[in-house]
Amino acid sequence: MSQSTAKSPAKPYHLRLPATSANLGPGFDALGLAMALYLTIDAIVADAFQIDATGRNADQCARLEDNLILTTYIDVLANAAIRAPRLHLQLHNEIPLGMGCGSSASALLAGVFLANHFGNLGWSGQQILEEACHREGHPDNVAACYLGGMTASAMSENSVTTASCGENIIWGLNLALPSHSLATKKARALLPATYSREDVVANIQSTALLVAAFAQGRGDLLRTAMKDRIHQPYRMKACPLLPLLLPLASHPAILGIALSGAGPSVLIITQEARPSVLPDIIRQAAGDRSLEVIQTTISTGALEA
Ligand SMILES: Nc1ncnc2c1ncn2[C@@H]1O[C@H](COP(=O)(O)OP(=O)(O)OP(=O)(O)O)[C@@H](O)[C@H]1O
Ligand SMILES: N[C@@H](CCO)C(=O)O
Repeated sequence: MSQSTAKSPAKPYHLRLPATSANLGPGFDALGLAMALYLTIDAIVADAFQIDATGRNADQCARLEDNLILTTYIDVLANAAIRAPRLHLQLHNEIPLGMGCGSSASALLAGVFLANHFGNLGWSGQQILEEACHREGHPDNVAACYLGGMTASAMSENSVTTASCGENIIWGLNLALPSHSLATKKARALLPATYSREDVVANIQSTALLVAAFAQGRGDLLRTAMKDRIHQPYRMKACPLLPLLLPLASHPAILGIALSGAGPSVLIITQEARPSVLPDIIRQAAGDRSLEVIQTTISTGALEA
């Protein structure tokens, strides 16, 4: 198929996409929470591809080879038989890469948004969302990144159905980040092919309570609602921080604890937005005085201008 060039030189484009914590314990591949840590991109058409990156993992974000944002951008346009205009991206990243904070979802969505804008595709928000979800293979991070708050999603071969709530809840999101990363692909390979009825029923019960907790702002439900039996137990060996921090679930300042996404980071939700005592409590439980703890809050979804 021969490629055409995009119809008109597009205007500069600004994009801000939040980090996301998927699963929240039991909601494997179904629930995600947007967090106020952002991938921000300002893009213009240029003579050659260039990325100037600042912030977290800036060197990796600035690499032009095998860059998930650029490969997605180019591939989406190639599928529409459009030669991708070369872009200069100014990028600021606050999302830890490969740590269970939805970096790949934000990069995939960024690539699809850029293709829609600079290729003049005229896609609806739903089409952008579905393209990114199918590229990721599961919808939980992408849907929360796009829509914000706590987003529930279901994906079939042809469509993605979503519902969001909890965007205005001011709970604290405390992320404990070990020093090593873990590729989602590896973390998924640790999971069994089948589960017992007891484990599945326990997760359905927790997930139902979890959705109610966010819909009604019921922090008191989280301790029970964030219990998981279908992915966390199998990921412990690759996420050694999790068994050290799970016992903190009974601490009075803490509402609930789960592996963040596929790990290895751990998400600890608190009633207070940024409890100053919590980083030390987490570091003590982890036995690591230099453990990084990021304190943030629930975010709105994708912004473009
Ligand atoms: N801003 C970015 N620029 C370029 N590549 C990125 C960017 N963000 C993520 N990636 C790519 O995605 C990979 C991380 O994806 P992976 O799915 O393994 O983890 P994650 O998305 O951070 O975690 P999780 O899916 O558990 O939330 C990085 O190693 C990198 O290849
Ligand atoms: N639901 C996904 C989230 C990480 O991308 C998983 O746990 O593998």
